[in-house]
Amino acid sequence: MSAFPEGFCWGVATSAYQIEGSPLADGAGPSIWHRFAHTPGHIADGETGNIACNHYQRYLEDIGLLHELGVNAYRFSIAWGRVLPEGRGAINRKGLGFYQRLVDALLERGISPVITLYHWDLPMALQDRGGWINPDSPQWFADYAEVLFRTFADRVTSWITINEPWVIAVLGHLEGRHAPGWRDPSAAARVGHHLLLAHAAAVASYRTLGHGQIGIALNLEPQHPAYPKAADLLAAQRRDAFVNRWFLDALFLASYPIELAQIFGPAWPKFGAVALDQIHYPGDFIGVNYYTRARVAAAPEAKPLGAICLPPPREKSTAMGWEIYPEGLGEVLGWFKERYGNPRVLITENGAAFADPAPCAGLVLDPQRIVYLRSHLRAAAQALAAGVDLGGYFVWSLMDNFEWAEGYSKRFGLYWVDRQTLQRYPKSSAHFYRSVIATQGAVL
Ligand SMILES: OC[C@@H]1[C@@H](O)[C@H](O)[C@@H](O)c2[nH]c(CCc3ccccc3)c[n+]21
Repeated sequence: MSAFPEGFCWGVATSAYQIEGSPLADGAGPSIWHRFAHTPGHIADGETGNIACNHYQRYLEDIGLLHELGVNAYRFSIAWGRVLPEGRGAINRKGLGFYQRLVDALLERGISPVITLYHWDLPMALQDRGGWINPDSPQWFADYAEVLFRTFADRVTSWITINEPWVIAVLGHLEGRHAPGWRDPSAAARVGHHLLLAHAAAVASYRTLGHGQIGIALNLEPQHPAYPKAADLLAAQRRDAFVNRWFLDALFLASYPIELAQIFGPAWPKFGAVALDQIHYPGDFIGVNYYTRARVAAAPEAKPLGAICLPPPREKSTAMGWEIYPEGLGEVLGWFKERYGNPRVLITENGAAFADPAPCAGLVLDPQRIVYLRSHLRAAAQALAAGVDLGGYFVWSLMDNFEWAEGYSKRFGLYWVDRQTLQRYPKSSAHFYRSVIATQGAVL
């Protein structure tokens, strides 16, 4: 019996800076990740996205891999700086042309493009104007989005405005582990708000220019008390507000969790009713990027949350040190049915990095990834059967790529990429996923 309905959206996901390479080709303007990666000390092994998977040149071959998998959708992001080298103003027709060729080639293969407008690679020219802390940033984003809505209005009907505003605000502006590498709580709080305003402005623009579906993609992670202690439960609840409800409550309830003012202290702006009403904009669907859960222990000295996350046992961990916890996907999906009015949800990222072996006779054996994907797909099927309005599932990722601060050392792909030759090799998980799609999940 098929676990998923006919018409279920089966895809894989990538992002521009992680796979394209050629960051400055054909008039493209550099992004903040180009600058961040070229600044020594930020990326493992001193790697950059200069080459990545050279998808900019090899995109037709990669569409062949999508066809081989049998996906009916492909989630990818557009590099803002290719289209608008200065972030605003003049359009770079060569840059836009790459994405027009990519979209047309996908459509020819019967693969629906799902375009992420922003997957972290802000044009440096805009960062030089303050980036996302600039109150003009929502308008910059809406103007950029409008260029793409007008270009693709007739061909693309699925859009994701922003990938993971929490990671942009926290890893990019509070912890400094991601571009632009800031460590400023007040900036992080304002960036989070401006990203929500930017999302709302793009959704409003799409309502006049497009006739498809538009949403935002959030990284969501259940926060469980490490031990059955009141202090750990309170720490987990605080971290749940910080990681999950910051953006979920803003989008669906037009309110920020009260814990955020306690966590950020005086750095948390005094948002008024108007500001909160402006971010009340869930869009047509919510993208869920699910990987793992956190086991949270109280740690009063660990400011500002007073919490730490305990590492999972090695035998239950991926190469990223994240716990393999498929039950957490069902938990997260259940939030939408229980708390937020059961909106349409897409699993826009789910996957894992493992220490994959090199290819043997053209195939990479990755049994651990098959176990990971099967267990999470089963959890998705159970959520669907329980009434969650789940419309699709995207594996992160099509192929091994630039894993941000980890460089190329962490491999998430269904296809293994030889870092010397850039040759793509299928992993056994690619064949597994192909069989899942072909049987609508009956093989699970
Ligand atoms: O880390 C795997 C993927 C990234 O390659 C994607 O670009 C990004 O959308 C994405 N988000 C998450 C979960 C949140 C997270 C992001 C970065 C680092 C650690 C956790 C995992 N991933």
